[in-house]
Amino acid sequence: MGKPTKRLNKRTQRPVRGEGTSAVGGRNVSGAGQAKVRRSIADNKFLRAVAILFLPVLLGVFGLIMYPPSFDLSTNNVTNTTKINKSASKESIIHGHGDKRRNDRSTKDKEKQRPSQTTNNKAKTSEMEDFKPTILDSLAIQEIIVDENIVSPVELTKDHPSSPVKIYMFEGLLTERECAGLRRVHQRHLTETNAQHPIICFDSLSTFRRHLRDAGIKDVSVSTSDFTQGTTCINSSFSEELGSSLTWSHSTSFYPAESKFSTIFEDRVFKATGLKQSNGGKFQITSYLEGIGYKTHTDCTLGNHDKRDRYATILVYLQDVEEGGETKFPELGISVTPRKGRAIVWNNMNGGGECEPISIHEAAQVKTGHKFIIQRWYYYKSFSYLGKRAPEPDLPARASDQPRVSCDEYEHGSCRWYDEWNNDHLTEYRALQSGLS
Ligand SMILES: O=C(O)CCC(=O)C(=O)O
Ligand SMILES: [Fe+2]
Repeated sequence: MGKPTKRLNKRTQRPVRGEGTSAVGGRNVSGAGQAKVRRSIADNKFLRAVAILFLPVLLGVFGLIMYPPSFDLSTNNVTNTTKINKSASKESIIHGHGDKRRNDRSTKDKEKQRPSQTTNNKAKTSEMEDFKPTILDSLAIQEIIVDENIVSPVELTKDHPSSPVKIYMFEGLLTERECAGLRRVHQRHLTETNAQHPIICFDSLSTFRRHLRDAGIKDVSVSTSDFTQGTTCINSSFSEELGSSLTWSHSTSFYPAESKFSTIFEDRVFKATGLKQSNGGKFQITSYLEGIGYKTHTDCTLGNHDKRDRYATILVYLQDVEEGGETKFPELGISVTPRKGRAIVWNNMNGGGECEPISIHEAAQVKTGHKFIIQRWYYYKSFSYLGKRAPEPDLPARASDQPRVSCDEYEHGSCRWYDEWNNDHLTEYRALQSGLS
């Protein structure tokens, strides 16, 4: 499986950090003329300044500078969503990086954007002040009708009456047509975004090293200086080299109100489970090719005191899988086989808002076939920017629409490709999250 080490050894001849492994991505740095290097250092300073300006964002006010999305609500099912997606201008694309302003990294254009951001900030400040968070502390599971069919819940945790985590299954929560539409939207978006290699991020140096070792890359020593400054990501050229040695699942996202299907889906989920629409985040479609699974994990953060965490998860399989790909809850001895339209819903947190370790689960490796799921997470306590597309961090510097791969929690390790960027890879953000600063 090993990547030819020769190419990677070549990588170690890059200029040292501060000269070559800058936040500018490394693509043109080594071998480029001095002017280019000077420009990259200047860009580096500029990006650091931008990162400092973004600190308030990391302090939890990124809802304040949200761009108002220009949504098209003229669709009423997934098939139509697909149509809209095709005809949408790049500025109002449903699925993915809808707002191209975020991807424009020209300083001149950034200057131009400032006045409108200020206006937005004011509007968002009043939104924050008026905001009334809602609490979700239980599931209210019910039979519903979908496309004239009765869809009845089955409790999978019946043998665990004292379990604080309950898992329910619904056969046919999404119709065949809806599943096909979602698969199509995901595939097309993937094809578009996958045209560029992703930038790879690891949650720590040890995760990075262990992934290299697992990929059969033994004679390359890496250190924190291999991360683009201020981030846990390696630069674009190193990512490209490493990309062929790693494997991952693929996730694309869309946000509430970005298509009429999101309203149909969240209303249906509300009727079936009692999970309030306003407590839901983005909708995430994930696909797994053969040999790919996903680490054991909890959807909420264990030991977290912030109640703005994922109270419950709904997961719907969009296609049958020939073999493998089950969702497994090892603590409860439950394994669910992917079946088109089948949904499972469970609470990750208890009624008091604590993350329950018994909710740990994993996606077993797909042995034969191709697995597709859609998931939505519902939060214990809602917050004003929940379910809204956040502005993307400017670090690491990257091409417009360049995807990312996150490899984290090595102990249960697996990597996942994303079509959008959040702040998880920023070192300041991580420090704040873990209370280190
Ligand atoms: O694919 C699955 O079965 C589970 C995925 C999952 O748990 C997740 O993405 O959080
Ligand atoms: Fe999960």
